[in-house]
Amino acid sequence: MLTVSGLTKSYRSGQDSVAVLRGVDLALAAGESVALTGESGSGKSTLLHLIAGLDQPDQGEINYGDVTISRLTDAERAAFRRERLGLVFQQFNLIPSLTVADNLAFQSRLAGRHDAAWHSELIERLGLGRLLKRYPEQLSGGQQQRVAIGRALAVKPTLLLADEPTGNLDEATADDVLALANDLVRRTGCGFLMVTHSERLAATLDRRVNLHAGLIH
Ligand SMILES: Nc1ncnc2c1ncn2[C@@H]1O[C@H](COP(=O)(O)OP(=O)(O)OP(=O)(O)O)[C@@H](O)[C@H]1O
Repeated sequence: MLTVSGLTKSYRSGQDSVAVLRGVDLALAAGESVALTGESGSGKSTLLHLIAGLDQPDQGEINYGDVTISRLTDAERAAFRRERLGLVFQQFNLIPSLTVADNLAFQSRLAGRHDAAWHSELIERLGLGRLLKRYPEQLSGGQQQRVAIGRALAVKPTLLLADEPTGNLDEATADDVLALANDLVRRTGCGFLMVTHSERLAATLDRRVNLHAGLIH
């Protein structure tokens, strides 16, 4: 479903170039959940951004089935992301002028894939019922995180990409949220790639890969 091959990425820092990814290979099957671990600064967020098509690699390819991300135009890439990917990044990127209810439904409506029953289930299971009329600035960090997760799941994505999605949540809520994501994976056969520093959460996924010195081990 997702195949990443030979991915390299360097950043310029003054005169120097710092190689963050040095030839990353990774494959994810449909319905598979994978934890991505690695020390701080090892390039986990960089890899997720590349997989989401938000940034371009120096070398290497990212394929979703027969779609090669680098061969899409910017507009095609944006449409692909909107329709096929669920993204939960460290900045939640909620839309400040929209209520929680509209933030949750925005992407699925744009993609023409709004499912009222699934939407209600997400609200219930993420405990967002009493927050629907609020605006993002009126929410705590953990509440914003739950909305960001709900929005990503609402489209029933082909691949859910999450960068420490439960970082602001207490243990019990984190467990509930992961159970919900794992449920989606089981029910829809989507892939799930999650960056986490938590051994406990990594152990709830099918497999774990570690990013070290620019390579996946
Ligand atoms: N836009 C950028 N310009 C220059 N350097 C960058 C940029 N983005 C990331 N880096 C550098 O690339 C390296 C990898 O960063 P990245 O955020 O991918 O790591 P990470 O594994 O996600 O870290 P953390 O666990 O702390 O979130 C770091 O050394 C970082 O400073």
